[in-house]
Amino acid sequence: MKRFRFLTEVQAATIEPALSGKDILVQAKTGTGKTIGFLLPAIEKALRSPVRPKGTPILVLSPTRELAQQISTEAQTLLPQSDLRIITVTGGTRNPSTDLQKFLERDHDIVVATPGRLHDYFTGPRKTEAYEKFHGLQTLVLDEVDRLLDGGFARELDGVISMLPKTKRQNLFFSATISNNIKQVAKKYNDGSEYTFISTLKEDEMNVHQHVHQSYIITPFEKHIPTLLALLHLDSIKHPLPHVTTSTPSLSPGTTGPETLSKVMVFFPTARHVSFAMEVLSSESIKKSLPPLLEIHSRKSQSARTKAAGAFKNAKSAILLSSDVAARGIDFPGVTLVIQVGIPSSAEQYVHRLGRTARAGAKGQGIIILDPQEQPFYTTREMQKTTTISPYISSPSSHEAKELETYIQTYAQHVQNTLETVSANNPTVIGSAYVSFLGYYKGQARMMKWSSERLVEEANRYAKQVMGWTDALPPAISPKAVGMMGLKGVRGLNIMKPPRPEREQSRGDRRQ
Ligand SMILES: Nc1ncnc2c1ncn2[C@@H]1O[C@H](COP(=O)(O)OP(=O)(O)OP(=O)(O)O)[C@@H](O)[C@H]1O
Repeated sequence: MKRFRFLTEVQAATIEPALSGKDILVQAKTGTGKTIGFLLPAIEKALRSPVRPKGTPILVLSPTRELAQQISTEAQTLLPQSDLRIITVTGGTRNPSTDLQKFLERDHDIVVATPGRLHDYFTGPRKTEAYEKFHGLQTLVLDEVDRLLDGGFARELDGVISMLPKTKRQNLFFSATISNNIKQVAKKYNDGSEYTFISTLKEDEMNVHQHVHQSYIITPFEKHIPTLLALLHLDSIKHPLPHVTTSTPSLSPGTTGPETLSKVMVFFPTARHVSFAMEVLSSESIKKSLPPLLEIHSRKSQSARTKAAGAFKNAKSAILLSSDVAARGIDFPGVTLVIQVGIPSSAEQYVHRLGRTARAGAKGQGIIILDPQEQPFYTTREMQKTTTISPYISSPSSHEAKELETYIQTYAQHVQNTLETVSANNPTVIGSAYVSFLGYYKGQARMMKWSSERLVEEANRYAKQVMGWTDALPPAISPKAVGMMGLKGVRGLNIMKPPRPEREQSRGDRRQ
């Protein structure tokens, strides 16, 4: 391999056991080359077969479309001279029936898929042809295995794996975060047998890199966006292009945009939070002081997602606002900083998000911005086990603290002005983010010690103070959403009245 001189630690630890045919469950830190750790032995094994296996010898499953695409690309680069054929099978494409036709009409050596789309093939009108393609399956890879096994994918994953041939295949399961529970659950896909567990983490070692400087800022929700902006601006000053001498930083047009190597990923709890933040950050007065802005989340079309991921990958400097679709596995080079706004869904998700920086031995920084009520998150046992995290500001009287506060205040004014425009021109973005807040924090209510009433109060306050909602009533929410969140009968919600269908109305009238 021309690209790399040495195996990484996880590659060195896994290639031999994988080649010897063991079923392995592997844990190694983010950005340490796990992809090649499973691709190389799987491909080697397929190539070593005396007769070319019939059908597809290698199936790789990944939780997201972007990660599936990235794994396919990595496999392609490993095989420049080979005639092995790779196909990526994911949702979000324009023409699913043409995709299915392409999938069925030729043999492929490596199929990299998201469970949902492969499950569609396995249950659709051409299901028999679809699963017969895997009759010669030798190796099943689950990348981000804990995410695939955590429940959200259960139906599709079970559906896919149960249709794979019952003959012995080799399982290679990988992630940066593998709990004891996942070790147990994973046995289900190995005929109930144990795996050879390989971890490159020393006992009691945190699974975040030592060379990532991690810190937190505790500040009320309403200051989250101004604080984020101040941090983005400071990071762009901290990473000047080599030939640029830093002048006094200001928020005037073009100050930082083209002249920095700052590359930041910002994670929000939900896709709707990302849309709202994008709306605010892309206002004229704010965006001119920042590197180019991009957004990626599940509410965007697949072509927009692919375009944003490609642009961020190639950018020297940019800001990518993201939901958890880009939290795992994605290998963007040169990310200088990861900012997490609000609590992530779990300590594991914190680790994966943070792992978008400091990859392949590079340096990086991570900052999490939390409301005081979210503080219990980093004192949870899982977080204590995972990471060491210190306050961003060590002393309130320090120069750094004063500099940060100055930027926060300047941006707070810009944000205030922008919110007025957003709430006048695009109230739906606020309404949707409000409903997402309710849904997301309902799931976190126990940790936050919020009753349902308190959750609604907090969401209503969030709509007003964070998103600039000006109406007396909070944003309207559908009765269906209220029911799904288990908030029926909770005071403080503005529940939409379903329109009365005309026929119903006239029948009712007749009854009177
Ligand atoms: N042997 C190697 N030497 C140097 N760099 C490598 C080596 N193997 C892989 N890399 C590079 O390291 C980076 C991270 O690799 P990869 O994406 O496989 O990490 P990962 O462990 O799967 O991370 P994550 O847990 O976030 O999914 C990639 O850019 C990859 O090309």
